[in-house]
Amino acid sequence: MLPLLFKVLIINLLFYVLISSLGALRAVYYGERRAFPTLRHPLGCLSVQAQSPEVSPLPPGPRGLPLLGYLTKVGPNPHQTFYNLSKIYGPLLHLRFGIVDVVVPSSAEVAAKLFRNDLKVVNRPKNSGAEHILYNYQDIGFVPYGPRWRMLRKLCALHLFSPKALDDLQDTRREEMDLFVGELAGKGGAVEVDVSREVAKCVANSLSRLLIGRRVFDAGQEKEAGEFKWMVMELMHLSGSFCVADFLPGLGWLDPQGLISRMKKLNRRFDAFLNRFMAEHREPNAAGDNNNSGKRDLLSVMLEQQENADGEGGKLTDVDIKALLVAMFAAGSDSTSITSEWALAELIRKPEILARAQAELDSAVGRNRLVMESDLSNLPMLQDIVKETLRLHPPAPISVPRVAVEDCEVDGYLIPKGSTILLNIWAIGRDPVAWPDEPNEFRPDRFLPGGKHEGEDLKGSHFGLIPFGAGRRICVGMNLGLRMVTFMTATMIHSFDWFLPEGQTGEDLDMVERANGLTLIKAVPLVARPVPRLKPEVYANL
Ligand code: HEM
Repeated sequence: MLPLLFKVLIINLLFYVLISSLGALRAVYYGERRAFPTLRHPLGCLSVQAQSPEVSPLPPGPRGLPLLGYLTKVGPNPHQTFYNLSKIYGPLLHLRFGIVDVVVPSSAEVAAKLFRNDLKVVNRPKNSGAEHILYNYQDIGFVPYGPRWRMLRKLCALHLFSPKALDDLQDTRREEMDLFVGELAGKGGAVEVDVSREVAKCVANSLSRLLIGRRVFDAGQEKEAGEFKWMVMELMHLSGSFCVADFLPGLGWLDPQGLISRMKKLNRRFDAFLNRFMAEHREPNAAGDNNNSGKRDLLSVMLEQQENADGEGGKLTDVDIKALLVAMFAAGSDSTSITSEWALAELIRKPEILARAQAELDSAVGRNRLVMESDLSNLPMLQDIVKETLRLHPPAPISVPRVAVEDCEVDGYLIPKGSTILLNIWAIGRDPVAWPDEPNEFRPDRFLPGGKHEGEDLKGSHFGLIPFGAGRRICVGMNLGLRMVTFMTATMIHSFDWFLPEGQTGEDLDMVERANGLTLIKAVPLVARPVPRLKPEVYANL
């Protein structure tokens, strides 16, 4: 194995030396700065700086190792590594990962300038995850911008995320929330629970009922639930891992990290899982909505659309549908549950803010019933709490990558065609220029009327606050994600008071974060004891 790896590395090395030397000579000959990807010698010792005065320079950044560039130095928390580098090199960073140029915007101002070029950075880069897990880039998140992407986006926007679609399926989420509250209340205020596990279960079931019409964590189906849990965890881990083969072509078949074989295995498991549900949905008199109180799920809608969708976006194949569903599970489950857990953890650490939020709920909802989605618009403080949580703990700390489809200039620097763009959402939320008052503190009041950030929303036009991204490819599930996070947070603090384990105080609650693939989780899951605070009869029939 080792000699083989060695040979491949040598062949790669010779290949890059040859190609880059030719590129460098060409660049010198023509005075061409734009041939950048081939301009710098991979060994880092023969760089040719053939700059023509009229073309912008690359953004600054550290050089990294020969051949590998900065790839080996990213570490387990790339958002923090990039943040630290941005303090040295500035808010637009250039790194080299193998043969790929990587550009990292880290401030609100630079993000605003980047999104002025949205059409030039509207696609996603090639990567092993989208190839092997997402059916060769067939899903909505990785399909290239164009008629097919528009068709998929329209389909989701209309049938899953429009205000009407959200309202139509709110009973489904209500039922799942009732189960969640009932289960916690059943512990009689005496038992500590792993909040991340309970919330994740509720969110995954709500989402899976919207997508495929059934729960994925169901009592009596432990084997299936275990399988699904494994798939989602593996999906989250693999979809955000830096796969060396993406940056050093030629290594793909060697799969030195073992990631590609795991991706293929995951795809096989997901495929079997989804084939089963598609077959069930296709059965005559199938109740694709079997636990959806008569409401249709996304899978049923898409199977129906298979007959109709033949516009400029083309036909919807079975593979398109499966890719879309996997993408929705990947993008929608952890992002929502993790944010709700962070919100509760922040509130437990700040009891005075928690008390005010509970008072707002008591006054708008009372203590005789559970909070409902229709109450959320009457809870401005709660909405500010969610915004502040998403600012400090964006579940996707580095946004889903984009690729420059042509050269573009941002802030006086060149982003060369083919560069991967990793927007550091986490750093932007702490940008001291955009957030001059205690940027690292959890202070929802900053959004209050009359405050500096009054009226700033999450829709992608206030560039200091872009946890859902921005531009044409802004998160398509934003409305659902926001609703689920707000509803879950409201329910947790309205239905229960929360107590930390004996001897632990809010101040010493461990808030360390850890990147888990694309998402940012609480390294130590929140464990707390929920004590019912509403009238006992509210919990009686749950
Ligand atoms: C708190 C919750 C969520 C956050 C913070 C979040 C964040 C993001 C971000 C940062 C992007 C990349 C946007 C860009 O490139 O500019 C994205 C894309 C996406 N998200 Fe979300 N997301 C959330 C919930 C959801 C939910 C609930 C779903 C669906 C069920 C979803 C589905 C998607 C999809 C399909 C894309 C790709 C869109 C495209 O490429 O056109 N997300 N999300």
